[in-house]
Amino acid sequence: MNVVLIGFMGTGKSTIGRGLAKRLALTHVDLDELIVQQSGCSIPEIFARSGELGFRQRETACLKAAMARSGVLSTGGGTAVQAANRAVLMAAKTPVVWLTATPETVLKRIGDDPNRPLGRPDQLATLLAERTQAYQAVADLIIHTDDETPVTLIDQIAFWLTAQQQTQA
Ligand SMILES: Nc1ncnc2c1ncn2[C@@H]1O[C@H](COP(=O)(O)OP(=O)(O)O)[C@@H](O)[C@H]1O
Ligand SMILES: O=C(O)C1=C[C@@H](OP(=O)(O)O)[C@@H](O)[C@H](O)C1
Ligand SMILES: [Mg+2]
Repeated sequence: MNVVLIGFMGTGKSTIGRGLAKRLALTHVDLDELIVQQSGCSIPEIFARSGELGFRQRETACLKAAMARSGVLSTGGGTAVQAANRAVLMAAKTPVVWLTATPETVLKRIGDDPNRPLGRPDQLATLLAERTQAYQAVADLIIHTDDETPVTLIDQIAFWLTAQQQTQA
C-alpha cells in the first residue's frame, strides 16, 4: 500500500480513502469491503455467526493480503487496535494517517448504525478512549476531522504525502 488510514468509526476513513485514491490516481481498498467480499456476508452477519473473534481473524487475513497491493487502504475502526495488525502495518513501512474525531462528532456522523455492531451510541466515548493509544502507536500523521470537509482533509493528506515523497527522493 502507498498509504493507510486508521482511526475510530465515523472519522471518515472510507470516505477520505475513496477521495484520496481518486485524487492520487491510485486504487482504493476498503478493508471492510474486502472482508465482506471474501466472506460472502455482511459485517453484522459475520459478528452474529462468528462473533467479534471471527471478524478479527478475517480482518487480519485481509489486512495482510491488502498490504501486498498498492493504493490507498481504509482500515476499519478496530484494525489498528489489534497488536498483530499493528505489527503488519509497522513491518510494511507504509505511511499511516490517523483520522481523529470527538465522540460527539462520531455520534453525529454514524448515529445508531446497524451496520456497525460495535457502534453503540452509549459505548462510543469509552471505546474511543480505550483505543486512542493503539492508534497513536502506529500513526505517522494525525489529522483532526471534526471541523473539516472531506475535500479539505484530502488536500491536507495529499500535500503531506507529496512532501514525504520529496524528502525521500
Ligand atoms: N469530514 C467529514 N465531515 C462530515 N461528514 C463526514 C466527514 N467524513 C465522513 N463523514 C460522513 O460520516 C459518515 C461516516 O464516514 P465513513 O467514511 O464511513 O467513516 P469510517 O470509515 O471512518 O467509519 C459518512 O456518512 C460520511 O459521509
Ligand atoms: O471499530 C470497529 O471495531 C469496527 C469498525 C468498522 O469499520 P469503520 O470504522 O469503517 O466503521 C468495521 O470494521 C467493524 O464494524 C468493526
Ligand atoms: Mg469505513
